[in-house]
Amino acid sequence: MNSKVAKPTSVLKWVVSMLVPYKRQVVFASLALLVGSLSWLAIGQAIKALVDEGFSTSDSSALNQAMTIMLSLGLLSGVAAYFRFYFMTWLGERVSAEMRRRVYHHLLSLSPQFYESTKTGEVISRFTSDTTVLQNAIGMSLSMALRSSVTLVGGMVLMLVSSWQLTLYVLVAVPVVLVPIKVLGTKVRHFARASQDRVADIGAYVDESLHSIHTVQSYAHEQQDKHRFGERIDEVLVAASSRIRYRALLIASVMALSVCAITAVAWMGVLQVVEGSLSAGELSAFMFYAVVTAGAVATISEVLGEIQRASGAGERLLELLHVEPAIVSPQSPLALPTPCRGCLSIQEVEFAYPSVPEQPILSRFTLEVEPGERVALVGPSGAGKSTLLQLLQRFYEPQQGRIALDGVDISQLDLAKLRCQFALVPQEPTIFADTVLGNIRYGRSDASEAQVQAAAVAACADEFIQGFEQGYQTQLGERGVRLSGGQKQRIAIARALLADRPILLLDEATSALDARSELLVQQALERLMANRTCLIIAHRLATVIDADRIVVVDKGQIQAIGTHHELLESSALYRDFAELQLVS
Ligand SMILES: Nc1ncnc2c1ncn2[C@@H]1O[C@H](COP(=O)(O)OP(=O)(O)OP(=O)(O)O)[C@@H](O)[C@H]1O
Repeated sequence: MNSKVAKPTSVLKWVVSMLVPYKRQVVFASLALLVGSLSWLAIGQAIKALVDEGFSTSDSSALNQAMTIMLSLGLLSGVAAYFRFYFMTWLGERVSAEMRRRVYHHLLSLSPQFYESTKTGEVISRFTSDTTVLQNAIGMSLSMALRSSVTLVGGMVLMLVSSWQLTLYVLVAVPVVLVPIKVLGTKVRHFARASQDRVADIGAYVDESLHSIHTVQSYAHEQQDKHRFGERIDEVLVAASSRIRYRALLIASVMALSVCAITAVAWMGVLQVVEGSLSAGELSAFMFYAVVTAGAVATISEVLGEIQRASGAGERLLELLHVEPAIVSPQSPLALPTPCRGCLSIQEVEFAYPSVPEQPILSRFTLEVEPGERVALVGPSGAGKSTLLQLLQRFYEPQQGRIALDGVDISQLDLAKLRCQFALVPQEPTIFADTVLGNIRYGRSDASEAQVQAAAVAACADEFIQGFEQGYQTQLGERGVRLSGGQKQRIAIARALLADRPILLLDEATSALDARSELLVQQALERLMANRTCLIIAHRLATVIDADRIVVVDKGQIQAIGTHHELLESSALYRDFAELQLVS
């Protein structure tokens, strides 16, 4: 989602905004709701006729007529209930689908900074459980609450028509019932939110341990995980039990108070019938309405808890939607010269990660990279090499200095356009749970199968792919569990080759491959690096020797720049690096 779109401030507004495209269905649902409730209420009038005319006059035709009307009304309210249920559930599904879509779009726009401080498992839980809670609330609880509200209002009016005096007594009883709804309802909502939070913690924990299952099992950490997970489950139960307690109290008190009120009113009604100021039919109709109205109040109080729980879930989703992406495209982005030449200019960059602002990672970093140049970055671990690659793609913003691509400040470029100029081959290649074809096509979805295969051939990957039973259609499994390290790297190289971006950002893998794999990866990389600007975090001596320039980085600063031979002379740090490489 674009950060410029105004975001709703309340859950209700948000839900309404999502219902707008489905006006027709909302009208159908409302009609069904109205017809259902009104026909149900009309049964009261039939009861009145039945008692006053059918019983007292012993007129069988009046009795039959009243019974037929009652049956027809019952049938009509049944049919209406079908349509109400159908449309409301349908709307619930649509709204939750739209909600998931909006939140997912927004999550994709958030910068890495957000994911540094948020557990992905927790976000996933918000997605699944909170949207499901809202879906049920809209599809079921809201439908019941609306029907009951219509019944409540209609019932009250008809009670008034039947006997205003008895209605007055009922009205006195109403606040007595409403007080617990108000007081306990707030409590229910509070605890509902707390229990959803705890459920999200569980999601985060499961996500982390299942994604690290190899580490969990190889350290025999299962017992500790079971124990910690058990603690989190207990926290969910504690939070849920408070919610359940208040909700049970809410339902029980409303029901008990309603029954007491009805009994008291019935008692007074019977006295009036005895006095002759009210007919038996009128009292029957009144009591019918009183019961129906009390039932409506009870239903409302019951589903109000659900609605409040949903409102808590909605708030959490809205919170997520309100997180502003730390990095956004400028309002009026500048255009890049076409074709992009791949000239990078990094001037006096100062940078510290926003989470640790007091620790400078890059300082006074200045580097010009010519189009087509191959620049190797070497330096100790933690020197800031990966950080530099992140800054180039504008995942973070330097606090000072300027980074330009083909002479245009990257902060003035559209984010997607900027990032489209880079092909990234990370140390740990990302493999998606998709086919080989889908994985290679990742950076260029319109590539033909022949183009994919050509990229795979150039990346020395075609041979092993052809060895799979289903070739390019083979599913690679989540995170590429079915591939060896070298194979993953070659798939990532094929992906970058196919994407064919002007600048290559390569973080060489440190893990050693066997000699044949190493050779294949090296050949693949040579093809990938040809004819484009390359910035390589180099761990191999071969790469640095072949580079046009080598930049030695230490503690966020450039220590030396030169060719392999120049640096062997001038930089002690580089000599250490080179010796280490030779030894290994
Ligand atoms: N997201 C982050 N938040 C805070 N600090 C970070 C973050 N990422 C990296 N750092 C810190 O920034 C420093 C530079 O990290 P960086 O990954 O750029 O180093 P590097 O030179 O690429 O190291 P390596 O060769 O080990 O990958 C390190 O001290 C690291 O702890």
